[in-house]
Amino acid sequence: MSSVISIKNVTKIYKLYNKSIDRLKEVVHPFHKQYNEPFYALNDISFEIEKGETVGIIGTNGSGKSTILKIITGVLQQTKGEVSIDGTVSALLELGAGFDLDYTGIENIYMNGAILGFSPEEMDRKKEEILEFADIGDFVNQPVKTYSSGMMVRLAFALAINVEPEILIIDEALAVGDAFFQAKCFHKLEEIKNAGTTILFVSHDIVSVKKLCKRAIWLDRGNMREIGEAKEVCEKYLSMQIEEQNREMAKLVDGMSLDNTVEKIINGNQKSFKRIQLHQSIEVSGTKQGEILSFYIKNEKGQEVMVLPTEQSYTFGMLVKFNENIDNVLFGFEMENVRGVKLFSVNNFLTNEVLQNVKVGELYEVSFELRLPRICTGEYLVSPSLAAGSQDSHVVLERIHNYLKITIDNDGYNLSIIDLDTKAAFVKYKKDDIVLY
Ligand SMILES: Nc1ncnc2c1ncn2[C@@H]1O[C@H](COP(=O)(O)OP(=O)(O)OP(=O)(O)O)[C@@H](O)[C@H]1O
Repeated sequence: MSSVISIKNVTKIYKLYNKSIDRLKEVVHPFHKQYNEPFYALNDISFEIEKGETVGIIGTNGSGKSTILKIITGVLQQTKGEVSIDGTVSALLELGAGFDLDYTGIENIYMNGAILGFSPEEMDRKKEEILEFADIGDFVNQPVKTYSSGMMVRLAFALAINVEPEILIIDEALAVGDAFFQAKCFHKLEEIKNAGTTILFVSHDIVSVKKLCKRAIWLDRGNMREIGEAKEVCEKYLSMQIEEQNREMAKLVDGMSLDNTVEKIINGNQKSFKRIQLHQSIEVSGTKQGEILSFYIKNEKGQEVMVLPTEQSYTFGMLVKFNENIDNVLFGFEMENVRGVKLFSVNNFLTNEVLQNVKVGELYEVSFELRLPRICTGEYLVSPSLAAGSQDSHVVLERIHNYLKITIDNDGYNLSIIDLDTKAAFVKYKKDDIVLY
């Protein structure tokens, strides 16, 4: 296989100045004294991409993803290192990049075509497909500066994919479009990929990277942290994010005074629980006649987890304290995705396990065992709650909305919310064997 993108020891250094006058001082200094702090946006990056490969670039904000794409497309010049590209490149970089905002959509289509070496006649033929894919109606005759960001990304994507590039480079652009357009783009990207186009794809959406890409590159503060099979690299990246989240959590717990810990409240009992950690963006509601002191998710080995592979068993548990006598207690939690779509809710009424007549000051741990179905990989939010009454009529004692952000890890490649276990059956008929009514 031949490599179509070759990056060798590429470094990009930005000079940062504390004061703007320092820039001038540096230019006029007789002995070239340096007044800047060098900032490594990329540090000695090397990789090769072969023809027909689809490669994802992942990393946290500011890790250098856009910088490497800009260097590959020639928008930026590297400070050191070599870049070689073999093939025609079509790129979707920042929103509006590549468009002249004063020209209409149609004029921009022809201008971009000319830059890529297409004659006006060739663009006449491509125009229809571009317009059909972009689907922005009469706006194509308006200056691009009047477009919404969604329209701009529609036109940019339609243009980028319809000029038959050998290498297609996409920087996070799809995040802007609406869900239907995103789905249409992913479908098209699969088609382009299967047709043998090399694709380089930057995204914060690990699900898409896992689904679309064969390999992935993880950039971390300008350094190459991992390169390899997309699934493996994405999993390592997710684990790192969870570890960091846990470390932040641990710092908070260390900083708490002992008087506040649950261990002191349960006085003498040997079992310890991690106290609920609230911050400003978590919304707590309820009468406070009962309180959730701790909430956890454990895997089959009893380890607390925040990355949950599907089709495994988990224990979702909580420790609660009652500030009043309560007759019928409802413990539960619900899980929703980041768009607020509720996936499921669980409580002890649904499972017919009622807890009656609890007394003020009593502490209970309640746990629910469940096997996680094959839901789509991604981030989900879990809200524990405590109520009194019945399933139909109850008073919320405490509900901690979107308390825990967890990551579901599904090995499958389905992007729908739930993967079903289905079986297909095929029956072949001759024309005369059937009647259509
Ligand atoms: N012109 C510039 N001058 C100084 N620093 C810059 C400049 N452009 C980018 N940087 C810095 O370079 C680093 C890498 O930026 P880059 O845009 O490549 O990150 P990214 O991984 O694409 O981030 P995001 O996910 O937020 O888009 C960042 O710390 C950014 O602040």
